[in-house]
Amino acid sequence: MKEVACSLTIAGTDPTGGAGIQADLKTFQELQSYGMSVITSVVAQNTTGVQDIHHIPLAMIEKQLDSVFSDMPVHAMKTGMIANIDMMQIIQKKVSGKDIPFIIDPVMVATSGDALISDDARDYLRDHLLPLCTVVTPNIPEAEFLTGMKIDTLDTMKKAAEKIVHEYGAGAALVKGGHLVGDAVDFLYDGNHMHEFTASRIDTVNTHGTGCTYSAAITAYVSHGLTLYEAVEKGKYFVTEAIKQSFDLGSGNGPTNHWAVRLV
Ligand SMILES: Nc1ncnc2c1ncn2[C@@H]1O[C@H](COP(=O)(O)OP(=O)(O)O)[C@@H](O)[C@H]1O
Ligand SMILES: Cc1ncc(COP(=O)(O)O)c(N)n1
Repeated sequence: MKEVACSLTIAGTDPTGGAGIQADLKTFQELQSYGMSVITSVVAQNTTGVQDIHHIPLAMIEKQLDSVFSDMPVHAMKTGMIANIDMMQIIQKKVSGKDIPFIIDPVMVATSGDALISDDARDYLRDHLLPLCTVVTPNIPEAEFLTGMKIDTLDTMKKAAEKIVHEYGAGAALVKGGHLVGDAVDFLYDGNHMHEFTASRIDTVNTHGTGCTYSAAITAYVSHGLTLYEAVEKGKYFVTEAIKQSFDLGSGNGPTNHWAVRLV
C-alpha cells in the first residue's frame, strides 16, 4: 500500500480561492500532502474585502473534527480563522493530547483590513491555544496584539518572537515581516535559536492569502517529516515564488500563484 502524508486545515473559506481553506488545500496539493479540511466559517469575500460571514454551528464543527480524527491519519494540522471563543474551545478539546505537529496561523484581520475574529477570541487564542502549538505564525499586527509590543524594527520582531515562546508557551514563533518596509524578513524562534529567513521585497499588491499559503506550506512540509526549520526554509521559498508569480485577478489585492514552485 502506498504511504501518503496527510495534512488537515481547520479554517474559514474564501470563495475566490486566494485565502483560507481554499489556499490551504491548493498548497497541500502542490506539495503532495493529502489535504483535509474542517470549515469553521463560510466567508463571503473577494480581493477587495469581506462582504459577510456565516459561522458554522458549533456541533457541526465538532462533528467534522470527529469525522476526520476517528478515521484518517493526520501527520500535521493547522488552524486559520477561528472566529470566536466557543469555536476555539472545541478545537482546543479536540487537538489537546494529540501527538500531531500543530501550526497556528493566528488569523485576526484580512489583508483588506476587515476583522475576522472577535476581540475576546484574540485573548483566548493567546492564553489557551498557543501553549498547544508547535509553531505560531503571526504577521506584525498579530504579533503586536499577542505581545502588546510596538513592532517596527527587526530587533522588536525578534523580541516579540522570544516573548511569544517564553511568556505564552508556544513551541516556536515565526514572526513575519511582510508588513514592514524593506526586505521581507521573518524570524523563527524555537526557544533556543533565532533563525532569519530573508527574501527581497516584491513590488506587488497581490498579497491576498500569503499568510495562509505560507502556514499551509509549512504544515505540508512537516507532514512529510521535515524539521520545523527545514519546513519554514522551504515554505519561505514557496510563498516567495507564489507572490513573485502572482495573478492580477480581481480589482483589489490579487491572489498568489500556488503553481509557482512547480513552474520554476
Ligand atoms: N511584497 C512581498 N514581497 C516578498 N515577500 C513578502 C511580501 N509580502 C509578504 N511577504 C512574505 O510573505 C509571507 C507572509 O507574510 P505577511 O504578509 O507578513 O503575512 P500575512 O499574510 O499573514 O499578513 C512572509 O514570508 C512575508 O515575509
Ligand atoms: C477565511 C480567511 N482566512 C484567512 C484570511 C487572511 O488572509 P491573509 O493570508 O491574506 O492574511 C482571509 N482573508 N480569509
